Amino acid sequence: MTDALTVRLALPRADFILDVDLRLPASGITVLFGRSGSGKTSILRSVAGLEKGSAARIVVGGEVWQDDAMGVFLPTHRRALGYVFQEASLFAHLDVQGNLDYGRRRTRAPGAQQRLGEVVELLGIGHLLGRKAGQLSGGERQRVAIARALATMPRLLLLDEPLAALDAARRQDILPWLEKLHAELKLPMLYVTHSADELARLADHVVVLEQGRVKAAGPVDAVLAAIDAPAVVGDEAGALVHGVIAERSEQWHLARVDFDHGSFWLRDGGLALGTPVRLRVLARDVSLANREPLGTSIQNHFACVVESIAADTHPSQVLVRVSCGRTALVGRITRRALAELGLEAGSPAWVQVKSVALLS
Ligand SMILES: Nc1ncnc2c1ncn2[C@@H]1O[C@H](COP(=O)(O)OP(=O)(O)OP(=O)(O)O)[C@@H](O)[C@H]1O
Repeated sequence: MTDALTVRLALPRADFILDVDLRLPASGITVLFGRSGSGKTSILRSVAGLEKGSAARIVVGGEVWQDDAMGVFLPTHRRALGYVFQEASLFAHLDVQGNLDYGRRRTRAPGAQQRLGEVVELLGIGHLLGRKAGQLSGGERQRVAIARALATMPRLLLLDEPLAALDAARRQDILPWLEKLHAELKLPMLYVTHSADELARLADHVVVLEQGRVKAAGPVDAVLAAIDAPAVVGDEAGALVHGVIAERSEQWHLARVDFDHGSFWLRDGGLALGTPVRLRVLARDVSLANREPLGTSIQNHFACVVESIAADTHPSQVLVRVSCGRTALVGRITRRALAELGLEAGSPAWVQVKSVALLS
């Protein structure tokens, strides 16, 4: 991975010292994930130059924004960043075009006008340009806020829980726009959330924070399939599978998604053949068998190998990580089932997947 971003920080907080040393990818979305109060927003604010008193080194695309040891500190307005907050702070007296122009005027970079046109298109807000900011829905406001941030031609986009102020339905409306942004922009983004759903849908890379420390970091699939120090616990624990739509059955209204070790059949959502997709396979929907399951209604099953076993949140249960080719899946089963099946690290196992969510 080409590092685009170095974020090294030691920042005293009320109850701990936020102490991180991150090297993050040059493109895609890095999700900062963790409980409330773990230090996520403080990291974004530090990257933006809004926190005093840190011992920090912040480097973006080879440009040193801050190096306290060397006495370097670029003020916020000289850092080429876009910042999107939970609540879009648009100017109520201006229409959408006026708000976007305000963002564009913040930069002297050539091509800003053209970029503005592109982001209006990308975020689907062309029909809103004449509308006053006060007449937008919550989801529309956030799309405008993101477009305004992008209009400044940033080298880095910071998003602090951009969906948290929206209700569940609006969140589902705006997620596809974020996915589109993700697919079409090379720009690195730091995205703060504590939603496992947003993490699974949007992240390429994840940093899990706990009490100001990095608990885990790495590519999203690896972090979600790590069972020793799981980033997501309980009902939302599970792995991600990357695949491609390979067949659609009109007769059964099902689509086949091929991944490196086989295929899943799932509800056909209308995606075209060849579309790359992410599947979220929750641990509670994965069961294990020591021989090929036959005569079952669960049609998605694969021959895999047990990689590791770890304690789950309740003593009656364990999480089992299996490798199916290069893809890792995680299943939750009882300790009793584990003993009766005689499964241990290295055992062959049949994995049955009861339900899969198609994320994009
Ligand atoms: N200016 C400050 N000085 C000292 N401590 C602070 C300051 N601002 C925040 N804190 C504390 O630092 C900790 C981390 O806060 P931060 O807002 O970074 O966490 P977070 O993970 O973003 O939380 P949330 O998800 O609730 O937004 C919290 O305990 C918070 O109370």
